[in-house]
Formats: sequence, C-alpha cells, structure tokens
Amino acid sequence: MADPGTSVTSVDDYLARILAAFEPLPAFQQPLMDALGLAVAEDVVAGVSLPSFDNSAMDGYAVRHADVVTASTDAPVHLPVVGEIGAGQARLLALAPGTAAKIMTGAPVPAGADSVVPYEWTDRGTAQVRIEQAPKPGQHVRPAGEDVAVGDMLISEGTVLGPRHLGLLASVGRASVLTRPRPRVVVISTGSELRDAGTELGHDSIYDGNSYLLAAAARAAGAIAYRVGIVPDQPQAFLDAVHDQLVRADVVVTSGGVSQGDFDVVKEALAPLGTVWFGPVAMQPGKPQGFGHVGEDRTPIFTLPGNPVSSYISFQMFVLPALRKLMGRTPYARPTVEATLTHAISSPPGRRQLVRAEYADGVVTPVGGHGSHLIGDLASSDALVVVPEDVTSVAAGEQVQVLRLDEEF
Ligand SMILES: Nc1nc2c(c(=O)[nH]1)N[C@H]1C(S)=C(S)[C@@H](COP(=O)(O)OP(=O)(O)OC[C@H]3O[C@@H](n4cnc5c(N)ncnc54)[C@H](O)[C@@H]3O)O[C@H]1N2
Ligand code: MOO
Repeated sequence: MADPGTSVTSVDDYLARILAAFEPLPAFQQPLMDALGLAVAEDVVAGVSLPSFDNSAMDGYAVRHADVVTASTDAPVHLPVVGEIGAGQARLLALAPGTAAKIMTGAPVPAGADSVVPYEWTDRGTAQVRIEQAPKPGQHVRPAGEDVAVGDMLISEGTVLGPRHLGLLASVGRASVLTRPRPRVVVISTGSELRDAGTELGHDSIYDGNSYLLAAAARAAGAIAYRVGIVPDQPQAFLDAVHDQLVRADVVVTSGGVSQGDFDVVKEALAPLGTVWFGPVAMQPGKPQGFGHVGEDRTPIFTLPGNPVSSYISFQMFVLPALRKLMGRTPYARPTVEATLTHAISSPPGRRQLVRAEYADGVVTPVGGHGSHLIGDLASSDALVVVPEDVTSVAAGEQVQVLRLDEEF
C-alpha cells in the first residue's frame, strides 16, 4: 500500500487490505482478573471435577439411608452422633452403620454415609439425634463430578471471557488463562485550530472532540487507548509526536490533515515516507483515508479524516475490525441487522453512504443532516443505515441494512 492512490478504492477492498496487514497479537497466560473481556486463545479443559468430592447440600446429619428409612414423627429413629464435619474440616472419614455425624453444607460426606438429614427434621441433638423424617436415598448429597467432570471442555477458543467464565476458571483451579492482550492504541488529533476541552477558545479555534471520540471508541472496542491530544499543523511536530508514541503503540490513529487543503499536515509528513497509502475511499462520510506503517517496528497507522462524523465512521468501518483481529475476536467487522426505514434517503452514486439513525425494534429512523461536522446529530444516533454503492434512493418503508453502534458482537 505504499503508492499514493489516485483512483477511488471500494470500502470492501480497503478493509480487506487493512485486515491483511494485521495478525492476532501473541497470546500469553494472564491472571484471571486481567482476562475479563479478552478472547481466550486455548480450549480450556477441566483438570478437576466439580464438585471434586461428595459433599452435603444442607446443614444436618450424614446417615446411611437404610438406618433412617422408617423415621417419622410418630416413630422417630434415634442414632448416636459420632462426630461433626465442618466445611474444610474433614476429620471423620468413615461412618459406621447405625450412627450419624453432624455435617455442614459443603463438607465432605464420610464414606459409609449416603444421605443427609437436614437439621429441620431432627431435634439437633449432639450426643444422640432424633430423626423424624427420612431423606430419599442420596438426598442432600451433591455427588462428585455432578457439574463438571475431569476432561470436560469448559470454554472454547475465541470465547470472550465474562464474569461467569472467570468464576468457572477459578473454580477449577485456574489462576491464569491464555488470552490475547488488549492492543494499545495511540490517538493523535491534528489541527492548529484545536484546543483542549476545559481551556479558553480563541475567535478561530474549536475544541478537540475527535481525540476523545476516537480514544473512547478504541476503549469501547476493548483496546487500551492513549489520548495524546493535539498536534499543530507542522509536519515535523507531527512526525516527532508520532515517533515519541511508537514505544507504547500497537496501532496509531490520527485525525485530520488528509484531504486536499494547503495545511494537510498528516499527508505532508507521511507521504514522503512511502509507507502510508493515502487516497479516496468510496464512502460517505469518510472519503479521504490513509493507512500504512511507521517507525522501525512498522507500527500500523490509520490517518482518519478530521470531520468528526467522518472520523468516527472511519473508525467503525476500518479501525474497529483491525483491533478485533488483533484481539482474536470474530467477526472482525460489525454485523448488520435488517430494519424498516421510516423516512426516504437519497445517496450519491458510487459511494457507500452511512446515514446516522436511531434503531428500535426493527425500525430505523434517520437522525439529522448529512454534514460530516454534525457531531450533535451523531451523539443522538445509535445506528448507521448502510446505503450500498449502487443505490441512490431508498423509500420509506423499505428494508435496509443497519449497523447498531452500541451492540456487543
Ligand atoms: N477541496 C477539497 N476539500 C475537502 C475534500 C475534498 O475532497 N476536496 N474532502 C472533504 C472531506 S470529505 C473531508 S472528510 C475533510 C477531511 O479533511 P481533513 O482530514 O484534512 O481534516 P481537516 O481539514 O483537518 O478538518 C476537517 C474539519 O474537521 C474539523 N476537525 C479536525 N479535527 C478535529 C478535532 N480533533 N475535533 C473536532 N473537529 C475537528 C476541522 O476543524 C475541520 O472543520 O476534508 C474536506 N475538504
Ligand atoms: O467524506 Mo468527508 O468524510 O465526509 O465529509
């Protein structure tokens, strides 16, 4: 992708070229709490069974079913109590016929016992117990291996680990799990007109929304985001900022400075390197794009357009799939869902248009105007209607494909 492009590249070709430039990050054993939200890179097989020994489901008395089978309120059975077994205090290993042992929930059922009588069916005796109701054979005993057997497949490769998976991993004794790390994404905004939120604005300056927008999108995608903030329209300052950041970057994302202007700093600084492709992509918003590699380690760099909506949509279309590939998460690109369009849309021929919209229950409503500067409208939307390249108008009531922006996938 070193040659500067002149002809328009299709969205699909551009994405395919980008994805071909990424391989999943190498996986390593990470402590469980660090693995939350990461894709597991191994098939996890149970090394122990769960429960790992027969244990009591109730506080009560471990007995042999045959000894208490006749017990009733009118004809209670009396048994001598020969010991007490608390969870984690397995002193009594075997129970002789005709005896009972106090047992607590979770404690191992002694050999010889096969059932547990809950306290509520007894007089809670300590030397001798009066039993007024018989358990069924095996009742209130949780047998070893009932839940998980040694060798069971617990979690298959590629699963994104959530709280329940981590609980299971810890329950089978795993302190760490093979997972791919979160990619580190450095986000840089370019533009001499930019000021950081919370500072004074001049008469011709604007607040830098993009570095927050993109860093937050990277974090929401599961990456670690470093928001470097603003770099002015000076090629050397830009190159210095990029090179300063490479040490902590798996991916660099910039915004601004990639179209046809006289101060398009990103293009001016990177084009001479010959390692970054710049060109128009057949998409609206987000026509001017750039992607390539910088620095000794050939760190991937996405140079997104500066208009906030273009920047965000470019992230969704190209950066997000690349980050997911690095993380070993599939599918790479956000899937579409079908919905009924409430209002007609027109679209330029030859470009895939992504229309800001609100989605609810299979119905999608366009939000605001087409302008790529309308970040207010962007924030009010939660979906993008995809109008294909060869479609120039869609009528109200037609079925369309929609990208739901806040959906996990
Ligand atoms: N003669 C042409 N002009 C433009 C073309 C074109 O084909 N020919 N393409 C337009 C399109 S489409 C887009 S998109 C923009 C992209 O321009 P740049 O990537 O060079 O971005 P800038 O010029 O730096 O900024 C564009 C716009 O966005 C505002 N901006 C930039 N950074 C931020 C930020 N961090 N936070 C908030 N807003 C930002 C900036 O002030 C400009 O208003 O080019 C068109 N022009
Ligand atoms: O194609 Mo630019 O990305 O909108 O306004």
